[in-house]
Amino acid sequence: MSAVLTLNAGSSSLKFALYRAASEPEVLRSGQVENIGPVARLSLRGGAPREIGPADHVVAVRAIFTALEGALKGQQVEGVGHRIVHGGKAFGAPVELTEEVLAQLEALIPLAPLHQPNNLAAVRAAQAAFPDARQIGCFDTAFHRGHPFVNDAFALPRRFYDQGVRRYGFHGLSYDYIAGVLKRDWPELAQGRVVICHLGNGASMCAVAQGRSRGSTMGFSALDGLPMGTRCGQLDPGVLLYLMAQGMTHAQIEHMLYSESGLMGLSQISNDMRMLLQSEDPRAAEAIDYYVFRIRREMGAMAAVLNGLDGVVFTGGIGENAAPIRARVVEGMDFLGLRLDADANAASAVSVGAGAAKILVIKTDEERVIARAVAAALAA
Ligand SMILES: Nc1ncnc2c1ncn2[C@@H]1O[C@H](COP(=O)(O)OP(=O)(O)O)[C@@H](O)[C@H]1O
Ligand SMILES: CC(=O)OP(=O)(O)O
Ligand SMILES: [Mg+2]
Repeated sequence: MSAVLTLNAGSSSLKFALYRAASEPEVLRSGQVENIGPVARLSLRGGAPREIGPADHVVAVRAIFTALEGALKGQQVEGVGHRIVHGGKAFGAPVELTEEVLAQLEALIPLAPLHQPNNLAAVRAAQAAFPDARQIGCFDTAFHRGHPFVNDAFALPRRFYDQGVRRYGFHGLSYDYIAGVLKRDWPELAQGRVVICHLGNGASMCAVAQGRSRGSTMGFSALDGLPMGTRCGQLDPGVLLYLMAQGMTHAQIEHMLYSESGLMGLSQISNDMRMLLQSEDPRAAEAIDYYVFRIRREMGAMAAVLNGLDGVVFTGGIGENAAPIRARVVEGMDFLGLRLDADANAASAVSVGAGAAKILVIKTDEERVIARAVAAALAA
């Protein structure tokens, strides 16, 4: 049987899925290693998580391959699909990961230090484990290709734009998946103006019109826009100048912005929204207030980019599961046609709106977008 494996290496997790190859691939087995670090946990879908001890992304991939041994019996893995966070200027569509391409992607590591090295480590591990399979890269940045200049540019001297210092936008595999669900299940809305809120450990929002990205809160790196689990989100560049003048090194600033900021930085308790929602510490409440405030602010900006709003979609771990956050984000947004059906929201129904604009909760599936791309490459 011809099979496709997908690997989605995030900042602290590695999601995987094994599919029977077909134009609409069928899942055979899926799961994830989460909490990558001193006490990583592996779980297969439908099973309980089990600790696998200290693990970086390479150890995590090996644990996944071991866990899949049974499921792989009788399967011929013909293609492995990888989430690659940064495709830079060069890559706007899935690509075969040749040595030349991998060298180009390695050069982008400084632009996504929390993701790109893990993505590429997964590629190397998959090449070793499945030497006969084709390795296909799918980019988070690809969905945002085709933004108008004003959305891509920073107002810096022109040469930087030409060098690739641009607003790329990320979480494109997730937005691509959601756009596909809208096209299938909400065709009228898919033709309209939608803001998709991808609220996971990383978080961004995307303004979509007629299925195409017109703007995103994330920019050049995965730091910009919304505050995240441990990342700062939008920041005045003057703050960086100040920190440099104080003598902080590049490495110290990078670590602080990527790993010590966001919900973790503001609360000093956790990067996990579940913990913050349960906490009675006023700093947890303030971190949540800030998180909600920034999403609301960007909602207005995205609606302006789209000249109005026909719907909002919540997705990602927080967007899919945290009903109180969804409620606070749309509270008082009647002026955008957003009104919540409180019962539907509490039940995390798919459609939770009661106003002129739709409010939907849709579980994302980045792996499926990758698997479709691999199946298409195999069929071509
Ligand atoms: N029931 C819940 N309530 C609030 N937050 C949740 C809930 N379930 C998951 N989350 C949040 O979702 C985050 C993970 O989102 P996910 O999209 O899986 O992350 P990743 O960016 O690693 O793919 C967790 O950090 C947690 O804060
Ligand atoms: C780009 C990004 O932030 O990804 P993740 O949400 O997986 O950390
Ligand atoms: Mg993610």
